[in-house]
Amino acid sequence: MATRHGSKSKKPSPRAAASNNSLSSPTTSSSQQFLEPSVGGLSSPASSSTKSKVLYSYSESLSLDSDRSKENVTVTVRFRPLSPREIRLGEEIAWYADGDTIVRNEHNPSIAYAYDRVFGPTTTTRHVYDVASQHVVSGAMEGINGTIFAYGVTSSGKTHTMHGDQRSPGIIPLAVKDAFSIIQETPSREFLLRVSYLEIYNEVVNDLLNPAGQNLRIREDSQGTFVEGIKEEVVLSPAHALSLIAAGEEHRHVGSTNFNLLSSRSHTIFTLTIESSPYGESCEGEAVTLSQLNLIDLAGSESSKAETTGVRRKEGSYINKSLLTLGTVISKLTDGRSTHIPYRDSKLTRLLQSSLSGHGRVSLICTVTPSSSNSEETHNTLKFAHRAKHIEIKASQNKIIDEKSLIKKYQTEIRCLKEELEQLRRGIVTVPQAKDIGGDDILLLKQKLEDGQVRLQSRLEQEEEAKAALMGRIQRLTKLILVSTKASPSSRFPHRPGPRRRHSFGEEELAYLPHRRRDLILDDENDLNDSVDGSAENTDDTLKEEKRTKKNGLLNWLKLRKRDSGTGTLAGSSDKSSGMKSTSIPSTPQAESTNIQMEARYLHSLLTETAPSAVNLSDVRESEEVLPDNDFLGQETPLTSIKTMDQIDLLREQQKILSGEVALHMSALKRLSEEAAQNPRKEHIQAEIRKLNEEMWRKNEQIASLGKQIADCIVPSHDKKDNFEETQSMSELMEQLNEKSFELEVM
Ligand SMILES: Nc1ncnc2c1ncn2[C@@H]1O[C@H](COP(=O)(O)OP(=O)(O)OP(=O)(O)O)[C@@H](O)[C@H]1O
Repeated sequence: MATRHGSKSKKPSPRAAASNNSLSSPTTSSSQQFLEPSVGGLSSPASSSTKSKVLYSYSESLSLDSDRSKENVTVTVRFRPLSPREIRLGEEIAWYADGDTIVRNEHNPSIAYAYDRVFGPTTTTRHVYDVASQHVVSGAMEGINGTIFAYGVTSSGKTHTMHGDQRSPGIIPLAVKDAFSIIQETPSREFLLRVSYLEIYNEVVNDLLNPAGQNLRIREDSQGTFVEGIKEEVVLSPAHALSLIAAGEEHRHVGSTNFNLLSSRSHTIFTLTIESSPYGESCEGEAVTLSQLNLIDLAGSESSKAETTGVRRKEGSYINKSLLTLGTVISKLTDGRSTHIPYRDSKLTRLLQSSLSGHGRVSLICTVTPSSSNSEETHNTLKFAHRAKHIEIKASQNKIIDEKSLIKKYQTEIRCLKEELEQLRRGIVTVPQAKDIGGDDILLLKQKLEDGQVRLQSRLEQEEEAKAALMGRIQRLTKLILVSTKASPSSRFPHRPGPRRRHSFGEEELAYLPHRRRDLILDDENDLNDSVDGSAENTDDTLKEEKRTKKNGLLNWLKLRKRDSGTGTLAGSSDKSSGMKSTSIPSTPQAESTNIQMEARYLHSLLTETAPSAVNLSDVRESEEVLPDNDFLGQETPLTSIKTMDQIDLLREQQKILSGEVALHMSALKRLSEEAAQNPRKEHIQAEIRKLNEEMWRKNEQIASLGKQIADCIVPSHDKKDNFEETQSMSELMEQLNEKSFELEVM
């Protein structure tokens, strides 16, 4: 099955060109141009949202005239805060959000750009979603294609914005959740949702839901571009959809760069295909709407400052080239002069062709860092965003003919099966009429009757079986079609939007995300690395990796594993979870719904079995008593309690400090003993020796007690054994030390 990426391109409109010409964009940092904050003709996200609320009811959206459906791409800019690393390096603010719509240069206040909305570093992703994405998602649920993508240089916050973490879920989980909420709030329609997830890595399209789907071809037909052979899964719940993303993320290419330990090395496109039709018996034969919502996490462009080599450099050049093509396409779309738009120059622009050429709503979220070290890159992003603002789109609802619609196919199949079932029922109760039987020979008749009874019995049994099979299939197909629990077949009232939906996520839904912001995790990482630099030989790599794993959450755990196993080619991933997952995903829509539900649960359990959700971790963290047992630690090293590990580190540190002090005392004692030997009558030397000895005894006691605490912290395991041995040798050392001190004192 193929995910279709919309219909064919149209030429840039003169209006877009005019609007662009009236606002020539600043080209270099030396340009002293100020762009008016309230640029005429630009539709703000607020207005888009209002429009989308009006559009919310189907009857109203259908009455839209063609002019009203014209919109511009919604362009927003999101600042991330300075990262702990940037703060540590003393970097300054180079760009900032001046109010809600303007980005200004700190050093040259006359350089400023206006956008639909500018989000400061403290804005939550949920707010970004409400302003910049919700109207695209609700539009897609109404049959209007939608594309949301995050664009920015590496480490500017694209993945944070699109995926987020468990504390602050990103646009993708929020959109998925919203889509299901909209279904629940739209009792007058029934829906069928399916997802696909692909990545473009080094200009190769890979199916993230199907490890066998490598190097897929992009094809084109009268309807637009599509990826040939990509796997699509019918989804039944937000948790189900998110578990598929989790499975897909495992195959995504990530790697460590100078700027981001977990840098996305590929562009990903998560596509939600939405079909809907009016719900109810009387609505049969009505048109089906089909739309696609593309949620895109682009790889970040890399500056020439990035000191990359080998694989990273190759990846970086592919990333930069495709983003450059994206920039060129957008420039040409908006300059009003170009007759040829080079969509074909990159896989990314080919797949985005339909969205960029104006078929459907588009929201571009440009992520930037305020930091001075990235000032030039930020400026380039701002110029790109400014150009993109002038792309004009025409958001119209897609109606499709029956045979293209999966929901229609299912509906028709359900209807046919029901008819068949009815016939079967009627067939079973049909009794042969007496007049049909010839009445010559009574014996023959009797024989016939007996034969007939046997045949009837066996037919009855067969038909019962067929009936059960039909019922099962009807049920399974019906389950794939999502209907609001508020729906009743007679409900034909147009839906009125209720108050704003606020989504809360269940634990399993976000299990695939890191439990907290990556920069905080990575800052710890840096601290870890800093200490590694100082004492490389003493570092326990396993412990470090374990700590990192626990802090990064599942998604990053998977990414780190991938990074560590090279570039993460699929063939190379032979681990238990990926292997099982990849083979077990049913290729829906034909798959049975029960399988899908089980699959979702299975995937989730696999995910939570192989690596902890943050909740598991924090549970362990909260309770000192909850220590992992032998097997737990032995098999699942990453699951060890963070607190325990931190505590052990702390205790070891204290031990080291005390041992250092004891060593100092020892050398002082040696010096004093020599002095005492030369001046046996000097009382104060003796007093000092006594004092030092007491001090050493006290410290030794403390060291021994710390050793005991370390041993207590660790359950019986190889770790415990190590620590126990360590403590034992420490105690032995202390004993020897004491003996030596005593000998010295005697001397
Ligand atoms: N708005 C934000 N608030 C707080 N932290 C953020 C924000 N945006 C990004 N970060 C943090 O900044 C770091 C880099 O973000 P992220 O990984 O999302 O960048 P990226 O643009 O996706 O990078 P790449 O292109 O290399 O994949 C992460 O540690 C993330 O947690």
